[in-house]
Amino acid sequence: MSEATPFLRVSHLTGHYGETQALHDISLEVREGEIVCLLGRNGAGKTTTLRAIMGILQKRGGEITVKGQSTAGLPPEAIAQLGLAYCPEERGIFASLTTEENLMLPPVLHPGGLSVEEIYTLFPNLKTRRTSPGTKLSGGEQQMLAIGRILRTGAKLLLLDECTEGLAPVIIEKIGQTVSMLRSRGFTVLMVEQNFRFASQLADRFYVIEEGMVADQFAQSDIEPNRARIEALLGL
Ligand SMILES: Nc1ncnc2c1ncn2[C@@H]1O[C@H](COP(=O)(O)OP(=O)(O)OP(=O)(O)O)[C@@H](O)[C@H]1O
Repeated sequence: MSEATPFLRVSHLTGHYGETQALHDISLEVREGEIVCLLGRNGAGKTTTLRAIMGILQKRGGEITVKGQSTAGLPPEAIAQLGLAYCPEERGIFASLTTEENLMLPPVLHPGGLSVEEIYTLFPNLKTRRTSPGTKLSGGEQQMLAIGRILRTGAKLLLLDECTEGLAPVIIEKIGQTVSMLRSRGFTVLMVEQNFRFASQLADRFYVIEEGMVADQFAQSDIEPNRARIEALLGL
């Protein structure tokens, strides 16, 4: 991958649920080592964009490349093989499995993922709860498990969907520290966030999605001089 080739490039992405078009024209880039955030109101198309990148959205058009390689026609497993992992908004914790069984569920696809012990060091609560069934975990513990689980796989580009939703401020802070640590360990992150306060301190660059299109983009350094305009755009 040359310096100029981004880890992920999305060009004129379109996406449908049946006959309904949810994505009209999404173009964005994520460079290696960046934290990039998708912002926008409910229903704007942020989750659908992540689903399209991961190959879960059946009907998609435009072009998506990972390290220069097109993902057209690839199933989600093949896209995961390119080094991507997706942490969905609903977290996907299996109630009937223990914490540790949930953690071990996704296959390790690449070297360089975190070991179970490293994940437990990062999230000591998960170690304490290693034999508890998924149902017994708090919302914060479930979110940590959902993030920890994808760190094992060796994926280097993490797609995080609303990982702070419904969580207490102290847990949100912990997740922020985790995302910063991931950057320092060489991970790349594309996240969807409704919590602009949280995201504005963390991400390098932002795309605002509106009605399935990119309505605006800005860097972290652009926020202060343009705060009023950005907050109006996000309906804050
Ligand atoms: N499974 C589905 N079937 C049909 N339409 C859907 C489905 N999922 C989402 N949509 C529609 O697609 C559009 C984009 O939804 P999406 O979930 O991507 O928005 P979002 O920006 O992530 O919002 P939110 O913050 O509410 O998750 C919305 O109009 C939504 O109603």
